[in-house]
Amino acid sequence: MFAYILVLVFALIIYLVFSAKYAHWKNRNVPYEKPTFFFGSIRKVLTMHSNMSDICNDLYRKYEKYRYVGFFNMWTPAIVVRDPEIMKEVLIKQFKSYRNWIQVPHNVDGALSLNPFVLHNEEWKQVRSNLSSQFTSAKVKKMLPNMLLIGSKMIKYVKDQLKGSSDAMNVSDLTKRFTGEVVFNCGYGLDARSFIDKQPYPLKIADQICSNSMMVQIKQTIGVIFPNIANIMKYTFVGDPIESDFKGTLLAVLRCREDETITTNNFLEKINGLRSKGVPYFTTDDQLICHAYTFFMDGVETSALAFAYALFELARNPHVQEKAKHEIECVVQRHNDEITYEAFQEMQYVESIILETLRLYPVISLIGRVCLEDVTLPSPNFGADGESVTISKGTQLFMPLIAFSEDATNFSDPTVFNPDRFQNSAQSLHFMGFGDGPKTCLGKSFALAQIKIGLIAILSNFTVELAKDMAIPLKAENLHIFHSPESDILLNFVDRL
Ligand code: HEM
Repeated sequence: MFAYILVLVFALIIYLVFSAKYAHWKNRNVPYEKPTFFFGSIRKVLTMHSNMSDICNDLYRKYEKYRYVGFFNMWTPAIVVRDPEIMKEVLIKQFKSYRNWIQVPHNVDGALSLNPFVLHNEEWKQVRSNLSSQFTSAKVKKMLPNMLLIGSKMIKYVKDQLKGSSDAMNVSDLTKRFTGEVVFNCGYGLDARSFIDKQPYPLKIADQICSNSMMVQIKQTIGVIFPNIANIMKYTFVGDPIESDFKGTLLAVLRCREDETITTNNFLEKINGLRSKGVPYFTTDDQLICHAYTFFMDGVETSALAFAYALFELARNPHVQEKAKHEIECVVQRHNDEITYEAFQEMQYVESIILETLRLYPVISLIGRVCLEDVTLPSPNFGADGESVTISKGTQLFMPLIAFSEDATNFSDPTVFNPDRFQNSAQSLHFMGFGDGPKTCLGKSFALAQIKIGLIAILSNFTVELAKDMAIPLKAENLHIFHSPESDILLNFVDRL
């Protein structure tokens, strides 16, 4: 009897605690998505029927009358921001109050432990500023000749493939070979044989990082929702085998460079230079490997997806493809048939194609922040004067980029692929494909450069067309850390020469 009463009292306490927690937004007069007991608003994420990005995009679409809407990430109060002005406040103007991303279990995850995405406060500042100096426009300019060379290798590879078969080209595979080779070359000074081997090494690592095996998915879901539990369970976000295998390769490169004093002007070598100056967070082998891993993890799959989506949209929109080819031909002619850095910079339309692609297919589709102190937001009602709202420390804020891009109040004819909107238009100010503010994408110049070189190489040699069985529109993969298509993108490459 006593045990029975004890259980009842315990259940009542739990019920009251959760009820109090779930009254959070109601007490503040903020519109909110009604939570289910214990799971809050994210039950579908926990049962792997959805992901956090889809949940936030759906809330963005559903609460179209409001600047922001409340929900519960389990029992933590969270907000989906809809108003671009509030987004700018969060990402730029009030950065100090919201400077951290949502936590992931980086304490045990060697591969992630120094990635600026997950670092906080002083540690973030130090690492970010030293890494940023490796991705300036001047540094990217020096990488251009190597990127061009890899572009030529890609063209030879495609031509060889076309000789042997009339099948459509798997663009998802091709673009990953390209960005994997570029990152191995510019990052570590290595030739990864991406256009020779059947399953090149960078592709193997990228596939492991983005694996959608059930176990990896479970670990990643626990990692994002319960970072503290993941830390206790020693769950790594991306898996040990990759780490140790990859680590061995990179250590060998470091040792080789030290022994033979070969200089190849790559990222690993530059950060090794920071070690000799005793720069904090750049002093041990493990730290250097971590930074090299950041380059790979953030740089290969993201850019490959954007590159593949861009080719897909070019195949769907032949008039855009023709305009891009025309720009490339005119600029190259003006520069004596050479793609110099100046020529590369002049190709603004090709760059707009990449931005427009990322508007429609933001490969990192959710930006998140945590409130580091109590802050005040304007009334949730658009236009109305209503009362401002105090948002407590610890509240999570999410900015879902897919629904944001589909919203006609931000972009005219939002579903139309129109790179011209990035040519001197006010709409470009709403673009957030690389984030914004002090935590904006650190590799943006590098990413744009490699995708642009890839596009220039392909458009100079081929016309791309949709393959017969290519399903349109593309369906997104549900359980992938990046916004990626459910099935491979297949295109026909028609030789122009
Ligand atoms: C098309 C390719 C890419 C896209 C779409 C992309 C997008 C993004 C986005 C949306 C963010 C979050 C910004 C925020 O929270 O405000 C980010 C952060 C970051 N990106 Fe990229 N990225 C790309 C390529 C790269 C590359 C090549 C690197 C190479 C180093 C890189 C390194 C990073 C890092 C380190 C951060 C974290 C920055 C910080 O928190 O301080 N990214 N990226």
